[in-house]
Amino acid sequence: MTIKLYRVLSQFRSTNVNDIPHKPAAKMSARNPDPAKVELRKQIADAIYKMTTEEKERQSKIVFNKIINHPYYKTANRVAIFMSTDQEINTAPIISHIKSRGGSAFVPQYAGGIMRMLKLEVGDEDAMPLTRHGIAQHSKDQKREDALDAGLDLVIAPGVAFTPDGGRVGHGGGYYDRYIANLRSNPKTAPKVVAVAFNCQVLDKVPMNDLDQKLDGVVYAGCD
Ligand SMILES: Nc1nc2c(c(=O)[nH]1)N(C=O)[C@@H](CNc1ccc(C(=O)N[C@@H](CCC(=O)O)C(=O)O)cc1)CN2
Ligand SMILES: Nc1ncnc2c1ncn2[C@@H]1O[C@H](COP(=O)(O)OP(=O)(O)OP(=O)(O)O)[C@@H](O)[C@H]1O
Repeated sequence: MTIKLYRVLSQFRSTNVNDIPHKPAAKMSARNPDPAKVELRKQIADAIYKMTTEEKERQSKIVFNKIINHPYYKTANRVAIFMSTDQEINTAPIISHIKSRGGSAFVPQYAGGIMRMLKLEVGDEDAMPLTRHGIAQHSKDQKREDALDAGLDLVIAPGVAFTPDGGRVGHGGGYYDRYIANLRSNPKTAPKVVAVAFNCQVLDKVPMNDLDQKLDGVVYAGCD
């Protein structure tokens, strides 16, 4: 009844836009993603798809050298990294480097919106099941040290698109944003966070909202 009356009366209202009841902007969520991020993810996926295996390996080697010489890495003992897919910088040499110098490498185990970082023990990489996104991770019943038990010194993060000053768009799960936000909730123990990227993933500008965590650095091959 009230609604019908509103509809009748509203026909006689002026058409000034300020009179139109304001509908709040749709809240972004995993089910209702930012269209600009969706489009950007498609563009970057396409650009990476077009790269040859040799070019991916070339850039991955440069990134490896930059990481192992990076000041954040040199002082880090407990490092969160990720098990890369063929569409990402190859992290295997970085993982080997962390372990061979006596550090601990932790990798994501994600499911249902929650991500943990679990320690890679000797041989783990060769026997990890793949998720439905083709990412190797520890199975649910593997008991491994959680990175948060004694904290992290450095997070080396994946993502889709970045800006040189630390802007980041990921795959849309919000996993890293939540993980980093949690680490940063205690500024005294918060680790540095850097991403590794192919050149085509680094742009002048990327869409960011207030939940998106800015990174402390983005390591990519660049022009050299
Ligand atoms: N190698 C690697 N490991 C990683 C990540 C990564 O980016 N790279 N992640 C970085 O965060 C986490 C997994 N990220 C995910 C991000 C989004 C969805 C997701 O919601 N996928 C949708 C389909 C999206 C699409 O196809 O475009 C789905 O399953 O419905 C799943 C995992 C943890 N491990
Ligand atoms: N700190 C947070 N707390 C709660 N929800 C969050 C947080 N950060 C991001 N989200 C939610 O996660 C979802 C996906 O966010 P977004 O598209 O920015 O993910 P992404 O950074 O691209 O993905 P990922 O970090 O997994 O690579 C959105 O619904 C967003 O609101």
